[in-house]
Amino acid sequence: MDYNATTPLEPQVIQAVTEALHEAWGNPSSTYTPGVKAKKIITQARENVARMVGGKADDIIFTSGGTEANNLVFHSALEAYRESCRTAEQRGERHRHENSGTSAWPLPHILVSNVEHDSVRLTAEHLLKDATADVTSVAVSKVTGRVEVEDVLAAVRPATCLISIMMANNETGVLMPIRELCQRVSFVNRQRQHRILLHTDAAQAIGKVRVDARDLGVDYLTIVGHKFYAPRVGALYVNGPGTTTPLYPMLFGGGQERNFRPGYRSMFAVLCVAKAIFGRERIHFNSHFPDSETLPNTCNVSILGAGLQGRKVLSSCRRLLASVGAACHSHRGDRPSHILLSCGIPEEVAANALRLSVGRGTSRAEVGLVVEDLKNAVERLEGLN
Ligand SMILES: O=C(O)CC[SeH]
Repeated sequence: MDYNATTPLEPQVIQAVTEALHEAWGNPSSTYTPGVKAKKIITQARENVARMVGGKADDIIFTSGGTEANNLVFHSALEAYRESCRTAEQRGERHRHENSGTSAWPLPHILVSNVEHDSVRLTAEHLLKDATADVTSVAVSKVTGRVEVEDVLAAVRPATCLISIMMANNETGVLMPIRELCQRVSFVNRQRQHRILLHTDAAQAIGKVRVDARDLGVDYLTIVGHKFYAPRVGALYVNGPGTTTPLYPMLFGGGQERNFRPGYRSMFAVLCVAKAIFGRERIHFNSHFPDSETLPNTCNVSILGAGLQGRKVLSSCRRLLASVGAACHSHRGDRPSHILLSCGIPEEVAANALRLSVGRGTSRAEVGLVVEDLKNAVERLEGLN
């Protein structure tokens, strides 16, 4: 029950990949049969992904994964800012400082939230440390667990070139107000010299809620296959790559993926049963924020009590395989998730957090088994059996 970390490959996906390895091993650029078959498969996959996110096939760039897609966005936004400065200087709008030769332009500025995936957070931190860009990390509201549009807009500067906010958080499942943000920034862009590019990492949202890049109004949208039963490949939706939206290549990769739409509304219903089993005062739902929407498959919950740290409870379970938070933070030991702390969850509650994320095949009976497993694990840890 850790589908936000990764998902098993759908049998049809394994079959499609196996057939391609047997029949379409050629280089897609080759004109003989295996190459032609390979090119046909990649073309179909690109059309499927485009349909999945409401774009056109030409808008889809395959990458090695979400991390490469996110880095490609940051690289392209910085290159676009520099190009914008060069163009302005050529038009005589601004001049380099004669004596120092440095550009008269400020460093490019990037806005992210303080709960982003590490491939966004650490990329931004590197650019800041490397003095390549200025970065503002906008804190999510401790009331909603969501980054608020007004807070993002308040942080915009003349040199802001990119706003990158994830569509849904991988630990809390909280959905961010991407569509409203894009609408507001589109008005801001009308009065600006440097266009603010808009990116959302939709890795956790695809396959769980509707994702329509054009309806959202983003310039870039990150897609990660292994979150919806596909292999570990990624893709980047770019609204008109190289024409409407800047895209400056770093590296290119290709892959295959399928569209799945899990959805398991009754996760909360069954865990409310858990609340009854444990007693209402023993369970804290860390993803329950008033007025915020969350992914339908994700539940971040803490079983309150001393000695019930998330890892300890999971290791005491006999069936449940889950996580206490993002897989890429598993090295953090028992330190509470910075994502939950950023959302205002008290430290002693965050320390006991369990992240449960169901998949399209998870049954109600399995969720019931998990509840029983958790109950028995807690009783063992409390010396009750
Ligand atoms: O949230 C997860 O576990 C996957 C991203 Se590290």
